[in-house]
Amino acid sequence: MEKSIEKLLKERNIKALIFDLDGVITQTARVHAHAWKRMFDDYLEERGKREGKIYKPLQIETDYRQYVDGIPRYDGVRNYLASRSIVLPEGAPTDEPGKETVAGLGNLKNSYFQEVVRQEGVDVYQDTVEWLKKQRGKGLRTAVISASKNCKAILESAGIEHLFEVRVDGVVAVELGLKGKPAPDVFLEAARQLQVQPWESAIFEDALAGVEAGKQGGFALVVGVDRTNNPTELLDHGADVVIEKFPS
Ligand SMILES: O=P(O)(O)OC[C@H]1O[C@@H](O)[C@H](O)[C@@H](O)[C@@H]1O
Repeated sequence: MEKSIEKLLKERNIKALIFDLDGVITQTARVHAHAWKRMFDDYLEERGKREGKIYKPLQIETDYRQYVDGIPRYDGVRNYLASRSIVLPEGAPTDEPGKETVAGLGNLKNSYFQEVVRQEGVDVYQDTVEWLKKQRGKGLRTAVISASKNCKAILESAGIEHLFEVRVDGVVAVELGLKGKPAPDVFLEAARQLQVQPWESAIFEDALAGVEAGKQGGFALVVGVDRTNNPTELLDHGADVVIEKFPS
């Protein structure tokens, strides 16, 4: 596998590597997934009682991957509720966590996510970090992208922010008015800031919306990073190649 990825980088004249954060660099994808599940399941149970209905709990392998993973916070709330035929008022980012608005529910999920990160800290994927350092040593440029507004804090907590020349995250996306994945905007902005073209850049993504974005953006190489043993879905959504871990 090592040969094939590094061979592809050479063959395609890759100058820059653009990494997604959660699930590719840090082991925070499952912290996000469980925080989302806790929030949605509680909300839909309570709402179901009010309506005399039963809503199916969120399935991480299907619902979460399709509607929420890799997508900006409030888009994730809206998408998943729409799949259950629920439309809520948007509210405002300052809404109290738990208020029955898109923002209120998103903020509640965020408080669950941050609580776990505070208690347990952030684990990195050592395979990613070691491989990335090796590539930097060879002169490749590196950027990190994320839908998450917690990206900077997560990188700092893991002590790895210095490994990336450029960061385009959920906060930067709002400042610059960039669309969230599956639109390719955050990847294109990272390439622009690195002063490389998409066709000279490889992207590394674990989310379906992320590989779709890479494909749409015309990147030279879209690598799906499969931490959950589901390579087919990543290939179907636009990954050129799928790896389970980075080569040592
Ligand atoms: O709510 P945040 O931290 O800004 O993150 C937005 C999204 O960021 C993505 O990286 C996660 O896959 C999603 O689960 C999350 O919802």
